[in-house]
Amino acid sequence: MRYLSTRGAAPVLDFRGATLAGLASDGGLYIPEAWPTLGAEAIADLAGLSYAETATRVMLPFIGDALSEDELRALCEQAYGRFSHAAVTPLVQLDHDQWLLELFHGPTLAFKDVALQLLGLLFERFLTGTDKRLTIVGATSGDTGSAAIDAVAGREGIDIFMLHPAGRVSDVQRRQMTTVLSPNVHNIAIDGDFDQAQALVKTMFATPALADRFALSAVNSINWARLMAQVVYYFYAAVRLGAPGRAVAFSVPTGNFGDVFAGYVASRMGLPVAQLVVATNVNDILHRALSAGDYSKGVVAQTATPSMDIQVSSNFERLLFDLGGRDGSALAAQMAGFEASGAMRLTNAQREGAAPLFASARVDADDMALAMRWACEHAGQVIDPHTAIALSAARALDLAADVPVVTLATAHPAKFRDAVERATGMRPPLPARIGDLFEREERYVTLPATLAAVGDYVAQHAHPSA
Ligand SMILES: Cc1ncc(COP(=O)(O)O)c(C=O)c1O
Ligand SMILES: N[C@@H](CCOP(=O)(O)O)C(=O)O
Repeated sequence: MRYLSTRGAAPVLDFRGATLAGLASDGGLYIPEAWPTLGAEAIADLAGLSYAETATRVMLPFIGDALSEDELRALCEQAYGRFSHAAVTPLVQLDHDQWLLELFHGPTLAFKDVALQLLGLLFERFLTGTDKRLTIVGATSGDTGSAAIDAVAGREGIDIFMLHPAGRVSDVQRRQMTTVLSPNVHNIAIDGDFDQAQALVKTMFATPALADRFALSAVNSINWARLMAQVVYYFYAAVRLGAPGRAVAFSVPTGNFGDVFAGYVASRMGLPVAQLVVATNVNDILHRALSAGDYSKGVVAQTATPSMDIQVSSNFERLLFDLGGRDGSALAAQMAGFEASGAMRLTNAQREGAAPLFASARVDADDMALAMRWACEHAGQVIDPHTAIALSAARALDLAADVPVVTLATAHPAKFRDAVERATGMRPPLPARIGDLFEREERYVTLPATLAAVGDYVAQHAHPSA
């Protein structure tokens, strides 16, 4: 399998190359040259398989000769062996057509673990036997940071620099990152919002003083391997609900458009997906883009769903590329226009391509709280605020009666105890895994959101690659 940049000007890479590179050198994102497909028989054969075996079969076509099937299987077994639920991503029924897909049983209690536990192992595997050292630079609005740090803390040959917006993540989220004291982990709180953190990360890749000296890589969903691993749970859930014989809809709390793009990939691979609902909070750029073609930035509003307080959604670029005829130079021009003005219109091809599969919804704080209460009162489920955004959108859908609707439950409610308590009156206890989180020592630095400050810090603390 070969990987192309969405902006058309970076070298074409294999899976190993795309994983280690993270971001393409022309500023674009790597995407497979063509979508592999699983026929109805191959999808039916996934029924009853373990999560690790499902993952092996769904991801194998993307790997090329970077790993053998047995090597991939061994990595999946190791990655998913750290989840606290035997099903890894269990389904919970809420009422006759509404389901939750619980993606938070990994070590840091959010869906990011599903991909990052594997990505940490892939990095280790691809570095073994080389004298290459990776310098990971990442941006987080709360959950990617802790999952990535857990996945690479203490690993040989890797330094990680994780930027989070100061004061804009929950206390649990911050402490899950800043209490990991391994020498290869560097937490940076920036004086700014997530969009600024993400822009700084992308700028570092384009800064020769950093990119020529260090082997930079990414753990955000700009790294293709992240998305590939997230495709698996769409298959896993849909097969349990009757695929390939029955189509399933998914409602996805959305910020950087990684999780829902993985659902799009599953559909391109042949999974019968009835609808993908892009559920946003009041930072609704994606809702405006999908419903009216208007992709224009506003100011990031702080909400009770901090992980979705994002205006510039990295992975939307992959969708625009795929729907817009896969024309790298046209997309590069479209993105350059957006970067210069903060706004762009989707083309007709992009809008018409998205319309049959995607629906979108903007969910405000009141409807989020209502969904949390409904889940509690109606189904005995305490859900986190991000999940509630998607559940609210899912319940408003008007689909054929026999189509199950799966809401992706992206985080454990204990990560957002204050918001859960405000909405439901219940304060979720910290799970045993992080029971002593508030007694642990924290370590991080606070820096201005400038390339000069953050780039210097990285240059001083990272180890150059051989
Ligand atoms: C709990 C939670 N829900 C939803 C999202 C949004 O997912 P995505 O950025 O893949 O759209 C995030 C952040 O990524 C998150 O941490
Ligand atoms: N919500 C995310 C933001 C980064 O998203 P990613 O999926 O691109 O890593 C977070 O929790 O950090």
